[in-house]
Amino acid sequence: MVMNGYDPQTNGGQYLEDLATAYWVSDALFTALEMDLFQTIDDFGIRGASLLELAPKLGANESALERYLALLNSLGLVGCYQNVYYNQLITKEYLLIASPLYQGDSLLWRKNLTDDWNTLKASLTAGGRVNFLPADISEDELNLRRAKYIKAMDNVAKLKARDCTTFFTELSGDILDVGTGSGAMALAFLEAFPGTRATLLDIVQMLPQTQKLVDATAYADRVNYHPANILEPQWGLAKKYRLIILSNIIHAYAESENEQVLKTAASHLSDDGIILIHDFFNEHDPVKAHLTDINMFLNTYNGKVFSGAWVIAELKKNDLLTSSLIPLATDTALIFAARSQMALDTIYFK
Ligand SMILES: C[S@@+](CC[C@H](N)C(=O)[O-])C[C@H]1O[C@@H](n2cnc3c(N)ncnc32)[C@H](O)[C@@H]1O
Repeated sequence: MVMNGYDPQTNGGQYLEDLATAYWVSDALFTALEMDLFQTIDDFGIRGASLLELAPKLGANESALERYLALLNSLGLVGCYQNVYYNQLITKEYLLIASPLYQGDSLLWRKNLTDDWNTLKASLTAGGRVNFLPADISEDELNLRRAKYIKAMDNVAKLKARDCTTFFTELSGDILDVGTGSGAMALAFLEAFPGTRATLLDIVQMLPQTQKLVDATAYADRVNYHPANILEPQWGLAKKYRLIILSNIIHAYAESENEQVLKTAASHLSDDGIILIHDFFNEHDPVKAHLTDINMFLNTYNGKVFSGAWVIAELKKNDLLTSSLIPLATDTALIFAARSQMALDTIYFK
């Protein structure tokens, strides 16, 4: 809807009204997830569920629920036939917890960000983030938060990871996943290319959470974990890597940090290796890129969304050849870099 930007064919006032009510749609979705509404419908199996059956299960008032279900129907999330409600395909694919592409953790993490967005005006005045975690937050609470965060990242990365692997026709050897989060990016490559192994690098506090998720997959024995702070000039790695992944990590920091991060990443690239950068970029899906930029402004120290042109210029400073910015069908895009044209030519540009 509004993410598509201003459409000159429509009434400008309508566009503004749609901007102002965009949060109604978000709240409608968050509420259904928090009430477990889609899962409750799914529990009735293929016969679906009537209003009379759903209302008590959800603890909802019948006539209120009927109006809410009509909204979810118009949003394309549930269907209704002869007074029986069922989940639409998009809901089955992304909003039921058993689905491999489940997005609920990520969507509800978005809801948590409301507190940051409520500080937009104060942050604009202050010139930076004003909403911080309480100073006395315990390590247990932090770990709970990390577990939620990593699941949210995992949901999103799984949506994109297979798109990234399809640019490779063959791959073997060592993969380094920098700021790995759940490891979903590296895991997709391990699945697609049996002759690979992966080193998952993240801050020491995050890796136990990563390991919990990786241990539940079939690839745990092809993975090792490397705690490091990528803001340090050396990451303590002895090897060179055939594939180095930087997925959604560039936007966590500003220019000076990323100059260093890209330099260190380049120093670990083998002669036949590829660096894969996956991120938001200002040239691709500008509305989402700028929303993500402000999101970083509100909840990180100095994270921002870059132009692809800036990242490409930095890679070139490290004597790397690069692809142009390759848009995915979604809101993010890719840049590939390598030491030689021969290595870059192994990437299959569709
Ligand atoms: C937005 S997440 C992206 C995770 C994953 N690459 C993906 O695409 O889903 C950024 C990750 O980078 C890690 N990270 C942030 N700063 C880091 C640092 N200074 N050193 C190492 N890892 C860092 C975070 O802990 C987090 O797991």
